[in-house]
Amino acid sequence: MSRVLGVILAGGRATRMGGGDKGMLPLGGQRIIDHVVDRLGPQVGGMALNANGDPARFAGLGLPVLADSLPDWPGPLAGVLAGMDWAAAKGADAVVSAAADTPFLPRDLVAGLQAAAGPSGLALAASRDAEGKLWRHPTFGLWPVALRDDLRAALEGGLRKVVIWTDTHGAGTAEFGAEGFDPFFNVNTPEDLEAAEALAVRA
Ligand SMILES: Nc1nc2c(ncn2[C@@H]2O[C@H](COP(=O)(O)OP(=O)(O)OP(=O)(O)O)[C@@H](O)[C@H]2O)c(=O)[nH]1
Repeated sequence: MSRVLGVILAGGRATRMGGGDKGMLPLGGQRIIDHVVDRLGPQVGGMALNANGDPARFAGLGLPVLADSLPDWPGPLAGVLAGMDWAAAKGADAVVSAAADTPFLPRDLVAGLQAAAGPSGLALAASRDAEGKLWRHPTFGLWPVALRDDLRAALEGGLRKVVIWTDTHGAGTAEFGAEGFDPFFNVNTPEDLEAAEALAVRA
């Protein structure tokens, strides 16, 4: 049976929130990242956090903190790569990524991604907007560790856009969410945080 670990992506700059760590903001009596840990944790065989800067600020979470190995804020794929390298060192087959600013992620994320995986073992999550259009969520994926050197080479070559790389490798798409509730609602701005408080009652 394949062994899957989880990486929570918190390596961004949160410019729309005015800086800091979005995941550490309070939501529904916890922090945003506590919701992420509660939902992802039971689905994987262990978790790490991808974050840049001083890891001491996350000490209370009890998770290993993985910094980007590439300079200049290369985007979420750098965090995915850090997670793949960590999972490979742990002897796992794949890592599932989840963004630290997305408190209502699906409780069946890993099973859904595994069921949708393409021939290379890659899959991205997706959900529909109010008009029924399907949107892929590049920070929620299943990433086989066997592809990590390919991803590293692509990033070192300047690739930044997730779906360009995943399309090249025939990633599957796993659809989540129903009845108008988007489990991938993420907190980018102070207004989003207010909206998330209202959603926390339903989620
Ligand atoms: N490791 C890593 N993760 C990143 C980087 N940029 C964004 N992310 C992560 O990718 C996810 C989506 O990020 P965005 O919301 O687009 O970017 P952000 O930096 O969090 O916020 P903005 O600066 O307001 O766009 C979040 O989980 C971020 O932590 C990066 O350069 N490195």
